[in-house]
Amino acid sequence: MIKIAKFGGSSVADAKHFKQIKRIVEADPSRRFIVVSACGRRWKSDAKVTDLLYLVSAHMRYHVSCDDLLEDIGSRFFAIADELGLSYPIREEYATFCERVHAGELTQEELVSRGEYFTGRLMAEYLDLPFLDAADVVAFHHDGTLAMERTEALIQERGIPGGFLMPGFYGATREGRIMLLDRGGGDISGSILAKCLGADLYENWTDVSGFLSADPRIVDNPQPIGRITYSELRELSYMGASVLHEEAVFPVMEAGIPIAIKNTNRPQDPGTIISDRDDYVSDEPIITGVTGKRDFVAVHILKDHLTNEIGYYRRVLSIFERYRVSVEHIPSGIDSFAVVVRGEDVKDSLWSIVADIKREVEPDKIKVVDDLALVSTVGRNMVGRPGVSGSLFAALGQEGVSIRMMSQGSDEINIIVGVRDSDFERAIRAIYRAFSDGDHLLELSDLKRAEEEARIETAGLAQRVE
Ligand SMILES: Nc1ncnc2c1ncn2[C@@H]1O[C@H](COP(=O)(O)OP(=O)(O)O)[C@@H](O)[C@H]1O
Ligand SMILES: N[C@@H](CC(=O)OP(=O)(O)O)C(=O)O
Repeated sequence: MIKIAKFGGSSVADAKHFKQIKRIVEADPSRRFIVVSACGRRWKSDAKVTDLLYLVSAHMRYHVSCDDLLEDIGSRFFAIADELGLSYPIREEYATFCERVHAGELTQEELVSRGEYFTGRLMAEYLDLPFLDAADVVAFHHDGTLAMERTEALIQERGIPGGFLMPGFYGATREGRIMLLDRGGGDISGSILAKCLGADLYENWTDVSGFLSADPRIVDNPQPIGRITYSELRELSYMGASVLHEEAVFPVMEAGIPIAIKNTNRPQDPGTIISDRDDYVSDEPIITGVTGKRDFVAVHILKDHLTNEIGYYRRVLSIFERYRVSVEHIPSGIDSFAVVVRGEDVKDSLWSIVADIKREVEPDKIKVVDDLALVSTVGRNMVGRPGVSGSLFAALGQEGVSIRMMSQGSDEINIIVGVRDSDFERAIRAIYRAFSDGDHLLELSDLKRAEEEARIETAGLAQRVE
């Protein structure tokens, strides 16, 4: 049995957490392949080492002194090494690192990666495991994408069969240039390692007892989810449930390796198992989770007899393509549709795109809604269950949240509604309540009415486009 155990930043925040990890690792002899992130927050208002390192890099760029920051970061590593009595020469190594920072010798990627590197060095010694530098085995192409085949070969060649500790979040090109994964990418490193070693289980240890049915920073005490499928996980994490990076699902899903999300501070809790099991058990909740993301923009386009015009959608979408903007959703009516994109992606190009649309496809009307948040409700077989969308729309209606757009995936596992940014958290709480508390479930007649109203609302949305 091979288990990959990835411990996130919150699990390696200080010496107390290191001790807890040692107990977890020693409790199960199959936990011999460990991935760690850089020390995370010790308390709510604390800073993550990775964020501090990005700040150091920014200070260097603008020639502002970063001595205090470097001292803060160093003191976190020194405190861990001192309390655990480790012999790794952290003070000397860290001093060399600081000299190189001051000399401007490090790229931003290498500078930031040292968070995971030093945390990994300390943890490897503490767990008495060999240290495997991710720069030697996680391979990147020059364009910053992962070179999966080379990574697999390198892990086969250099991985130590009895077990090792590898820092997450970074790797290197063939020439040894350090490259980073996305923020939160330690989850991806763990998943890659699980795939390359043909693991039986990928354990992702964090500070919550599994995937919760809503973000605990928005909803109080949301229900934990016992089991979910890879696709549900993907929907939830893509749409904002930040417990596992959205890309982390692919390597293990391809290899059919289940993921367990576990709480480092409460290892006895069952956590969440993610696998391809999709058999539906009737007493399971219909709704797996409610999540969402802010900062979307919808460009509504109205054109009479749109459906008779061959190639109209394509011409509009090609304009977005020209500006290298990827499209998230295209909710449509008979004479209208909306193109929903991430705000960040169009922050410099939105008005040029609108001008091009006006000139090239001559819509009757065009309207931009730029304070849009998307809320995604993920569940099983939702469309086959009467009243689900009704409950959802009624809950939002009762809360006074107006729906500005809706979209449903063809795989029927999610319903996405667009709401005003200012309604974002209220919308999530309202939907969560509607599906978690029997008292809030509505009478069927209410549901039917609400569903009908929502249909009219959505169909009318484009008609109201000014
Ligand atoms: N649906 C959700 N279920 C569980 N946690 C969530 C969810 N949505 C957001 N979170 C947040 O994700 C956090 C865990 O992810 P992260 O901070 O990246 O942890 P780590 O440092 O262990 O990698 C939790 O503390 C929680 O605040
Ligand atoms: N340390 C990196 C990578 C990572 O995965 O961190 P965490 O496990 O704390 O989410 C980051 O902050 O982005």
